[in-house]
Amino acid sequence: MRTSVIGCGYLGAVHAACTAELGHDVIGLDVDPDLVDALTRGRAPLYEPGLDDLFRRNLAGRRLRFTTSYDEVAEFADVHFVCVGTPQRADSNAADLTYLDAAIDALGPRLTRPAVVIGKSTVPVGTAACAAARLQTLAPAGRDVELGWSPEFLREGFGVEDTLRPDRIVIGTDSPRVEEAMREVSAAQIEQKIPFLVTDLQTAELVKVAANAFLATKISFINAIAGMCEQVGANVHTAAEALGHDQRIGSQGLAPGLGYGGGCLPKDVRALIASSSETGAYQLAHLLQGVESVNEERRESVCRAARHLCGSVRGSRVAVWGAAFKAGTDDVRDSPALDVASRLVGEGAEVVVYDPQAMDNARKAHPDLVYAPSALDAVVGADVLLHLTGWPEFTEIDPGQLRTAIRHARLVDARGGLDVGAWQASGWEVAALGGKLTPGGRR
Ligand SMILES: NC(=O)C1=CN([C@@H]2O[C@H](COP(=O)(O)OP(=O)(O)OC[C@H]3O[C@@H](n4cnc5c(N)ncnc54)[C@H](O)[C@@H]3O)[C@@H](O)[C@H]2O)C=CC1
Ligand SMILES: O=C(O)[C@H]1O[C@H](OP(=O)(O)OP(=O)(O)OC[C@H]2O[C@@H](n3ccc(=O)[nH]c3=O)[C@H](O)[C@@H]2O)[C@H](O)[C@@H](O)[C@@H]1O
Repeated sequence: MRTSVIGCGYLGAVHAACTAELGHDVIGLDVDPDLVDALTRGRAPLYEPGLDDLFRRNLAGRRLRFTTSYDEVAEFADVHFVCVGTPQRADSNAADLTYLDAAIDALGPRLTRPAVVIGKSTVPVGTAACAAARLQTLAPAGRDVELGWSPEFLREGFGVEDTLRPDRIVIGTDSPRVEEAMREVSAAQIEQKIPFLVTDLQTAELVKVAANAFLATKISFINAIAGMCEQVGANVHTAAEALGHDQRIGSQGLAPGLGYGGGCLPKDVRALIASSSETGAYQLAHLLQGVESVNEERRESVCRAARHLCGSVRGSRVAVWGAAFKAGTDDVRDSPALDVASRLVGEGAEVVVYDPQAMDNARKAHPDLVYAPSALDAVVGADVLLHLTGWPEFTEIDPGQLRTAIRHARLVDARGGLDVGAWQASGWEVAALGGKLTPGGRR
């Protein structure tokens, strides 16, 4: 099939490469010429395991190319996937739909022949119906241009795997033509018996925001339990493991610590709070306000732990391990690690950050922080070390060797991946979020 992908950021770049890998002809479009240039040269400007290989293969096989021209895209493709950003608005918690509106306004007037447009961006319920009406008004082909919505559920760091083998595919449409086009694009996945659900537009939009809200709720739930563990001397890691064995609960999304960040969960929870309040679904808004407030409290509790260990952080040197919003990505959007780092700078600390993949993005987003070239360099002369993103390389570092570099051997483990018993045995004073350390140091 001849498809286009409009908006080639974290979602669109992966979607374009994977759609080509599935055997379709793909043209990716972005308004950012530098991005298009990099993509054309096969350089995905994001860290996503497996993506470079897909780019190399499909660019060379000529199934994949990139452009900034809407004319080219409209002429080439029969199915257009819209993957532009829907960030939080600057003036409220609601989703900013200006990029989506701009994409529809640019594509619509160029659709002179029948086409299917499928939205993939995450949007508030009701957005797709408005976009469909607008598209038909703008398009010279009129009612021969139809729009459906197929929300995306991929996780950064697992983008390729999640796109090629998703847990499910959802398409919101009441048009047999849109459903057929989606079935054709997804033929390889349907053959693998991946569930393919057809629903109306509103339900498709809602499934996506509900999924992200549920994931956020699960994380805040275990973090609220962590807060309880801290009060009563219980151990949240053992509690989470025991809870996770219950198949109705499941072990994923129960890692306690610093809470959720990233380009999606935080803004999608806030947007759902805004739209549920607006539509009168007050119980949902109330529930999610609790989820958000627990998440916010986790960031503050890391700052409190640092203050507690140092007396005060003013004038202290703080080493931060991690800048990405989670391990496995270079994405620093709404990164809990950088948020904590900034809060401590605001309190008068000098903060030195190291991350294995996200240094360039972190420097751009937070030029106020100091950056070190390695995990070891970050701790030299520091008064406390904060472990804020759970990269595997941090678990492999010998705490005994680090002790000789740091000024005061103090650790806040906010991600729970370190063997804090070994750190204590090496003479470190440790504050671990979410419960007591047993005398042997085992959590
Ligand atoms: N990042 C992720 O893992 C996932 C993201 N999503 C959703 O996908 C959407 C996109 O998210 P990301 O890729 O993370 O955002 P992003 O910010 O990385 O990428 C958006 C891209 O759209 C481009 N763009 C903006 N206006 C445009 C226009 N008028 N025409 C063409 N291109 C335009 C931008 O230049 C940018 O490259 C959001 O709604 C997000 O919630 C959904 C699932 C996963
Ligand atoms: O809409 C989106 O963009 C995507 O948002 C999330 O994916 P992602 O943001 O890549 O990351 P997650 O792996 O869900 O992690 C989100 C945040 O929660 C934190 N987290 C995750 C799991 C956990 O157990 N504990 C925890 O604190 C992570 O460190 C991270 O900061 C969803 O998992 C995807 O299904 C969805 O498509």
